[in-house]
Amino acid sequence: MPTPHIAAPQGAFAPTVLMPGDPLRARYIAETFLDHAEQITAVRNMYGYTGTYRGKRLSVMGHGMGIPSCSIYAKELITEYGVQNLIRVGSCGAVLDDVHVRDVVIGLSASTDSQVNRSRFRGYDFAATADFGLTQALAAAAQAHNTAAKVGNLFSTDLFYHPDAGLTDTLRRYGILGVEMEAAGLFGVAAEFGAKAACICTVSDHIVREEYTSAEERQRTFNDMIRIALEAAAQFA
Ligand SMILES: O=P(O)(O)O[C@H]1O[C@H](CO)[C@@H](O)[C@H]1O
Ligand SMILES: O=c1cc[nH]c(=O)[nH]1
Repeated sequence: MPTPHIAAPQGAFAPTVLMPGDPLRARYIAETFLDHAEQITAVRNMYGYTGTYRGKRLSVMGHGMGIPSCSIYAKELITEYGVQNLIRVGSCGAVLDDVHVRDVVIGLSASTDSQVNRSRFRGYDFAATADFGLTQALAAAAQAHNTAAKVGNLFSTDLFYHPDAGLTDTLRRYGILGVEMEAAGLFGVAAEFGAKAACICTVSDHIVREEYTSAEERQRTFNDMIRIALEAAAQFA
């Protein structure tokens, strides 16, 4: 059944879905990396595709920016389309000295300033955690790809332009690998509805050093991350 936000027929999604924030990145992944890719939904231009990678059926769909948007798509994919594995392939900002632009980081867990997990967890602190198997597969695929991906805690913020001037120092002190806007919510949705989720990000900017990647560099390094995510995802197809 189509949902308010996804217009695909039943069975259109593979059990494993790669999810970038940007729907155009979803299109790029489908057109560049998948064989036999077919567009299966485009409600609000949030494109979704299913195709094959090394003969394994996989889907890719954008989730938009921020936890509320990502949560809608993740929930509907799980409960209405039977999706079991959701792998966010995103970008993030770095705050640590030993994390650099173009690095790949994998979220073992995600801290957040969002209230969504408290809303679903009776007001208590839910430890938003990635699925171990998916995360292990991402880490192994990175190693096989000769990419030294760090694995650890992300920070998922509701505010890209954050008013808390002291936040960056705290994130540094607590060893946060990357600042992005969805992982904690995605891990919460997966836990609530019995699915598995993981998150891999390419560092697009360094918040402290004020370093940024060019669009062309982002494309090239995102390709590494996408290849790693596809190799991992194919094991769960
Ligand atoms: O590149 P994506 O996957 O969208 O991820 C990051 O970029 C967006 C902010 O610019 C947020 O969605 C954040 O999580
Ligand atoms: O959410 C994001 C994504 C990239 N860079 C940031 O600083 N924040």
